Amino acid sequence: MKKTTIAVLGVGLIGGSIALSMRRDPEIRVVGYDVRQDRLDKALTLGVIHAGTTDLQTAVREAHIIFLAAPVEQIFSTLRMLDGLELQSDVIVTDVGSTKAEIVREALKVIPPHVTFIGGHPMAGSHKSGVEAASDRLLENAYYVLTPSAGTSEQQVNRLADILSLTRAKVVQMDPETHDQVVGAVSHFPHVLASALVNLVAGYDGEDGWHARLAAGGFRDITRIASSNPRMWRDVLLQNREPLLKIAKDWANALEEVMDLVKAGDADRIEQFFQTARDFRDGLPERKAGALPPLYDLYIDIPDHPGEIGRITTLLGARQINIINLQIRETREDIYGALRITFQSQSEMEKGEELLRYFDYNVYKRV
Ligand SMILES: NC(=O)C1=CN([C@@H]2O[C@H](COP(=O)(O)OP(=O)(O)OC[C@H]3O[C@@H](n4cnc5c(N)ncnc54)[C@H](O)[C@@H]3O)[C@@H](O)[C@H]2O)C=CC1
Ligand SMILES: O=C(O)C(=O)Cc1ccc(O)cc1
Repeated sequence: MKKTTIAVLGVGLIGGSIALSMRRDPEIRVVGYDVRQDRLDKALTLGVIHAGTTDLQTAVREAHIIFLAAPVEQIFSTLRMLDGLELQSDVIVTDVGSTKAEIVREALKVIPPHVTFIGGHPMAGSHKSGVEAASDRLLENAYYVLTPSAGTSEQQVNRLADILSLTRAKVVQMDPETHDQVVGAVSHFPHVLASALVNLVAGYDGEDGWHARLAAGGFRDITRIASSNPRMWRDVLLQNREPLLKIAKDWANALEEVMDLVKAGDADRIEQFFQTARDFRDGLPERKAGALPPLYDLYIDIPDHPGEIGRITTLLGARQINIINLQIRETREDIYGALRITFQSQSEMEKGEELLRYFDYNVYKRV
């Protein structure tokens, strides 16, 4: 049987995760294209792609499905470059951009008529970027939105959905405008809020730094996504202007309504406000993986003396337990610092936890 060839244009977090999922099928060959050779080298070393090239024509010539997985701005430029290249006759071009209406509009303008374009957006990600953070499980159980246009052949949509089943995501369809409104509310606007809240608190944080030090679980939970890639979110905001402006207006009204209750000292309705939110939040469908990806982090209290971090990494290294990140956090600053270790997988994390406990470290799943 002839192999299916998939081209992934932009081998980063999302492109790399799709590539890894595709590789679950041994009959699929994944060709990566990136403007950075070092990203391709890394992807090859990590076994994310079968072959890599910085030449777009070479990447797409044999592809049956092309994923545009670069940052949003570059999805536009790549779309324009496809016109004039030699492509397979029944090729499907799809993208993974976080916004849909403008990308789909542009694609319909510039894509040659014999090529099927189907907009796409996997609703899962991470505040990390780059192929190093890619995982074949990133999209598992997450929604994957497709936005076919009126003229798109159903057979081609089914072909794409079939291939996407390798990601184990739940494929759904909607029109691009509905996507931008819904995702604006549940993903784009929350990123604005998280960053605005962090900036507000940073402004309050005077010389003594008490705001940063007292920032507790609630603040950390609600602002986790403020650590996302600034350039990516800049582009998302610029691409989803209208829906975001409307949501921001509704938000301002909602905040004012609550503050009016506070002003009036209306205890019952303030409680009702929290109750209503809690009911909806608690009713959200549970996700094992997806929009909030599994992070295999452990926090370890470390006594404040030299060599302690080296001892921990040596202990883990000696047992071949792979870690992908280390961070020192000063939350228990009197005697202890907290060391955050990110492991490569659930099982590595569990092995690490057992080992460190054995050596009498205090180990936590969260701070
Ligand atoms: N990060 C996230 O959580 C999610 C991101 N997305 C979308 O996925 C796309 C990619 O985002 P990430 O994977 O997070 O970014 P990333 O920064 O991890 O990867 C982007 C890759 O594209 C490459 N690239 C840059 N310009 C290029 C060009 N002109 N042609 C080909 N490759 C180019 C970069 O070298 C890099 O390897 C964006 O459009 C974003 O909106 C969608 C869902 C979630
Ligand atoms: O839940 C979120 O908003 C995330 O942090 C993950 C994410 C980021 C960007 C997307 O386009 C889709 C999902």
